[in-house]
Amino acid sequence: MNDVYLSLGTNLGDREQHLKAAIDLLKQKEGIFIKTISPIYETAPVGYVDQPSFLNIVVYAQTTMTPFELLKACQSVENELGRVRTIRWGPRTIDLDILLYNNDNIESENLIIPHPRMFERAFVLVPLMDVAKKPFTEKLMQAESALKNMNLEQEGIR
Ligand SMILES: Nc1nc2nc(S)n(CCO)c2c(=O)[nH]1
Repeated sequence: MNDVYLSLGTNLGDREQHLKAAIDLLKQKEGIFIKTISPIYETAPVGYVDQPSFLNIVVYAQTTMTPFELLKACQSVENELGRVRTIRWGPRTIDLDILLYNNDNIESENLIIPHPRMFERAFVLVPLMDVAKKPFTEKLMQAESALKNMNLEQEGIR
């Protein structure tokens, strides 16, 4: 079994209903076992600020899926809930991001884990603290050093 943390966000339509529907769709996926769901946080938009406020949660789950299978499962939940990618950072019915997958570092064209922007996002870190299986600081330090190593490798320093 693999420990994973997912960030969910929505700022269009019936936002609470979108979160509930996304959780239900994840539960229906074979090989995903939802363990803990954070409280719902209402958050000001980060990045593209001219849009409605978001509802954000973080989910701790266990999975038999590979990271890429999990990415596909998250993308299928987004599509099933009618996610239309109009403005890149614009409003969306639902957004699912993979934050952490065990203590793995993954760096590919369409998947980077730990999520590269998670450390600058309070709307991720605060609900992550609510559900992180290990003491949050330990989990955060592990993920942050992994990201630093990846960046060092990227810059050819190592
Ligand atoms: N508060 C907040 N701001 C955001 N900006 C983007 S893009 N997103 C989508 C997640 O990448 C969010 C979000 O979920 N919450």
